[in-house]
Amino acid sequence: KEKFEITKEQQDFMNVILDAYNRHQIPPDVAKKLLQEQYSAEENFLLLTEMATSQVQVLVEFTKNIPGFLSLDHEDQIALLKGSAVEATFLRSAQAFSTKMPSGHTEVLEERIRKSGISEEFMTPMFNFYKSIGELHMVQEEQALLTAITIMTPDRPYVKDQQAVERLQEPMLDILRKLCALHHPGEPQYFARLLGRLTELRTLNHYHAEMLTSWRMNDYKFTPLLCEIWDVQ
Ligand SMILES: O=C(NC1CCCCC1)[C@H]([C@@H]1CCCCO1)n1c(-c2ccc(Cl)cc2)nc2cc(F)c(Cl)cc21
Repeated sequence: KEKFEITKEQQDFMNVILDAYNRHQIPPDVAKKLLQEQYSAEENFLLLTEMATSQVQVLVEFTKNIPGFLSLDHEDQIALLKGSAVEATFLRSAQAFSTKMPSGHTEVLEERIRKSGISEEFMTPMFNFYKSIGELHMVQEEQALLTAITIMTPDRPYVKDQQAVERLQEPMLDILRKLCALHHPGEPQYFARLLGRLTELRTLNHYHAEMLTSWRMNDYKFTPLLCEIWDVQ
């Protein structure tokens, strides 16, 4: 078998992941809301916490559809979700930012986010990541698989059976490698660049709690789910 040829079972696996990714759509289009009007720091914070909370719920539903996830140790299932929720939020935000928009809209969106209440120091790493994701022009299958691979990361804190997680992540990496060769034939290093984004994504993990608690306003209200997932309050 050609090492880049996608097998029938890999195609079926991909369809399950893509269907789940599309079925569990993200919360209502936050980009549209941000483009409509300028919100105060308080309103932006509320918007983010609402979006992030419903995105976590969406993420759980998506994850349950990843073949093999539900047969993992239950505590490991929680550890994987908790360990990847922030990265999944930034990945989704990056995808929202990279969506093709009428000319000038992305600039307005960037401006609104820059003025949303986030401290200045986090803008550079955040937008560097968003732009590096945008430059990749990922197809939907790659986005869905990259999210699933991020969730199925064996070395998250508190994961007991890392080998079991590796056995689920490896087949997805193999499909992704083949998809990259298929959709980006002229770029043999594309797959490596895609995986490099996951490393950049982990660095955003370090900032997220501080990004929230340094939001330019006084009283922070987090949903109980976000307190659990985002290590805040
Ligand atoms: O709501 C957001 N992201 C959701 C999260 C769930 C999935 C869908 C996207 C936030 C917005 C930012 C302005 C103020 C309101 O929140 N956001 C963030 C962001 C995320 C984490 C932190 Cl701590 C700070 C900012 N980056 C974004 C990039 C974008 F293109 C767009 Cl549209 C929105 C984006």
